[in-house]
Amino acid sequence: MDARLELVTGSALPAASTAPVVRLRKFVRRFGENTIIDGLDLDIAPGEFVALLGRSGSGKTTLLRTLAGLDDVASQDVKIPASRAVVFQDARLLPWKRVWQNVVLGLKGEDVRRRAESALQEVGLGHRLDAWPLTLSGGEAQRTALARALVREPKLLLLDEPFAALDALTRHRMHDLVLSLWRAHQPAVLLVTHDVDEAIALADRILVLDGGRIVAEERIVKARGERAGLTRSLRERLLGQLGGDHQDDAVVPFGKAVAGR
Ligand SMILES: Nc1ncnc2c1ncn2[C@@H]1O[C@H](COP(=O)(O)OP(=O)(O)OP(=O)(O)O)[C@@H](O)[C@H]1O
Repeated sequence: MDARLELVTGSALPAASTAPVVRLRKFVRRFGENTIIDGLDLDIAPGEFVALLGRSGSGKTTLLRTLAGLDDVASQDVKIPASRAVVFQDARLLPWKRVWQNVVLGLKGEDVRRRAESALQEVGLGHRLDAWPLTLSGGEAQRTALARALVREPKLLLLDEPFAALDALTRHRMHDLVLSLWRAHQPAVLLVTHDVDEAIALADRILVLDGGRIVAEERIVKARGERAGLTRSLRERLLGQLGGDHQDDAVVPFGKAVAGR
């Protein structure tokens, strides 16, 4: 194993001593008789960038919805910040509102246009303030969705496969943009993705969700610009943890997944 890759076993808790922005303990989510999340512990530290991998149906979106406050979790030990924002795979812009109006939707005050302008400039769309959403490219629409999230200065930014529908070059540019926005605003980020390389390129910590639990966790201490050499070994390990051929019975027991690889 690469000496600068720290393998973390145990529950998904960051090493930082600061109070986490997200804290779940023994979290359970059932749909009818199906237990989708089964006693999950998760902490996310302020400003931490966490990627969540897992095969289709493993419960990633279910977990993200919980953190977004979209599910009723009143009876459970769940702490999420009041200030949070979500970016989905599709930008979800209102076509009858101009781009800047979409960015500040629901916000009040005399300076909302100025705030929208500043956020749109940050994502490289300062020239499309008055455009209609339907005239935007896919990448531009996602930039607008990012601006809409960031204008609220969230403590927690939830990204649900926001780049999955974009072509490779646009996706690469969006990675750079997300990293620069993350550095500038320092929200904690939870990125749900199917893309192992994307997780490695962006995250401080990568979690693999399977069978309703976090089955593997990798902390990457290498600077983002120096990760190219890491990709092969870590990628193979994560793909192994994801079940490789994505067979349904390929659940990897927690903590065992990386031993000896
Ligand atoms: N509202 C619901 N009612 C019933 N079952 C649901 C509901 N929402 C999700 N599920 C089920 O929970 C499981 C996990 O779904 P979820 O969307 O969280 O998975 P996922 O890991 O995000 O999948 P994908 O990567 O394909 O988006 C699936 O079997 C899904 O059918």
